[in-house]
Amino acid sequence: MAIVSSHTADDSAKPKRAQSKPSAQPSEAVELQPLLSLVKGGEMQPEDLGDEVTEAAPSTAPEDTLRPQRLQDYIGQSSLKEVLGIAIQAAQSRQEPLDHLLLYGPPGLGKTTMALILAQEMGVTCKITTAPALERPRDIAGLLVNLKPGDVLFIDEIHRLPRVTEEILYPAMEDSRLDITIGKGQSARTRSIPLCPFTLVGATTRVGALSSPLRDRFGLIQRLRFYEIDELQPIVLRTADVLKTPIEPAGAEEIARRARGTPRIANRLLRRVRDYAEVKRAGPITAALAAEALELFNVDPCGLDWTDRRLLSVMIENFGGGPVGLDTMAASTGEDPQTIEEVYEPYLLQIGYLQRTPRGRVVTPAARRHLGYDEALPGDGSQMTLL
Ligand SMILES: Nc1ncnc2c1ncn2[C@@H]1O[C@H](COP(=O)(O)OP(=O)(O)OP(=O)(O)O)[C@@H](O)[C@H]1O
Ligand SMILES: [Mg+2]
Repeated sequence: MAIVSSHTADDSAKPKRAQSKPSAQPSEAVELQPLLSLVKGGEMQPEDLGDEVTEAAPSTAPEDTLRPQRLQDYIGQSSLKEVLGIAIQAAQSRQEPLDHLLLYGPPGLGKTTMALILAQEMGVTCKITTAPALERPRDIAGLLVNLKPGDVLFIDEIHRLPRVTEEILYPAMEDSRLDITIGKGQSARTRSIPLCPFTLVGATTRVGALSSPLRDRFGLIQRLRFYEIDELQPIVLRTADVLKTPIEPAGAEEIARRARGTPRIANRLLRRVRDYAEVKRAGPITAALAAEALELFNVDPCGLDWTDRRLLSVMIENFGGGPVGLDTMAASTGEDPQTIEEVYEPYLLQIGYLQRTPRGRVVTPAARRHLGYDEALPGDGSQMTLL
C-alpha cells in the first residue's frame, strides 16, 4: 500500500500532515483520473489500479511542528543551502521544475525537512511517501499520475525501492512518462501515459545501496554532514522558543555539545531536559542543569549513549580494540548490523573514536581515553599505521 501525505506551499497555517509512515491512517482515496480513463475505455481492469493509494490523515506529530519552513531558517549545511538556493533560482527563472535531487546522510540531519522547504520555496505541493510503502507498480503509478506540474515527490529510504517500482521511475524521471503493462500473458500490452513534469527528491542513509541507473537519473546528489556545536545551538534555541521553554544560551550549547551533531537528537535531548527542569522547578535551562539532566539520561559529555559506550567497550575488552568485523560486533553486542552501520558508527567515525580498516573496525586511543581504559594496550588504533 502506498501511503502519501501532502504538504502544500501555502499550508503553513494549516495543521501539519504526518510524514508518511506505514502506520498512518488512510483517510481519502487519491484520484487516479488518467488511469481511470483507461479503465473506462476498457483498456485496464479496475483491479490494475492501486486501490489502496491513500492520503495520510492530518497530524500534529511533534517533529513536524519543529521543522523550519524556509531555506533561510534552515540552520547549517551551508554548501547544501548554496547549491539548492542556486538551483531554485535557476528553475524559477526558467519556470521549470527543480532537477531531481538525492539527499543522503545519517538519520535526523534534515533530509525530510529540506524536501519540504524546497516545495515551499518553489510554491508547489510536496507528496511524501516511503519506499517500503511502494511495494507494487500500481502504488507508484497512482502517485505519479496525481502529481501537478512542478510538484515534489519525496521518497524516503529510496534505497529500499523494489526493483519493479524503481523501473517505473526511470521513464517518469527522464521523460515524464508512465509506462504501464496492461493485462497478463499474451494479451499484455504496454501503454504510455504522459505525466506532469515533477521533481523527485529521494532520501537515503545508504547511498551505496542505490542501483546506479537510479542514482544516475538524479541531477543533484547532495550529502548532509553532521552539524557543528555552534550550528546546533541555534537549533536548540529555536526549538525551545517553539516549545516555549525558557533556556539560557549556555544551556542550549550544553545540549548541542551532547547531540551527536544531529538536530533530531538535539531536539530530543531538549525535551528530556525540559521535563527535568519542570519536575525540579529549576527555572530556565542553564548549562549546569542541562549537564545534570543529561547525565541522568545517560548521555555523556561527548553525546555517547549507553549503546555507543557498550559497542566500544565490547571491542576493547573482547577484541583488544580490533580490528573487528561488523557482523562480529553485532553478534557480540546484540545489535542489528545495519543499525550499527547507519546509526551508531557514522558519529563514532566522525569524532575519531572508531576507524574503518580493510580488516574491520578499530577503536582509537581517543575513545579509550574517553572511556577510561589504558591507552597503550595492544589492538588499539596504534596498529592502524601498519595497515
Ligand atoms: N537545519 C536544520 N535547522 C533546524 N532544524 C532542523 C534542521 N535539520 C533538521 N532539523 C530538525 O531535526 C528534525 C529531524 O529532521 P528530518 O526529519 O528532516 O531528518 P531526516 O534527515 O529526514 O531523518 P531520517 O533519515 O531519519 O528520515 C526535524 O524535527 C527538524 O525540525
Ligand atoms: Mg526523514
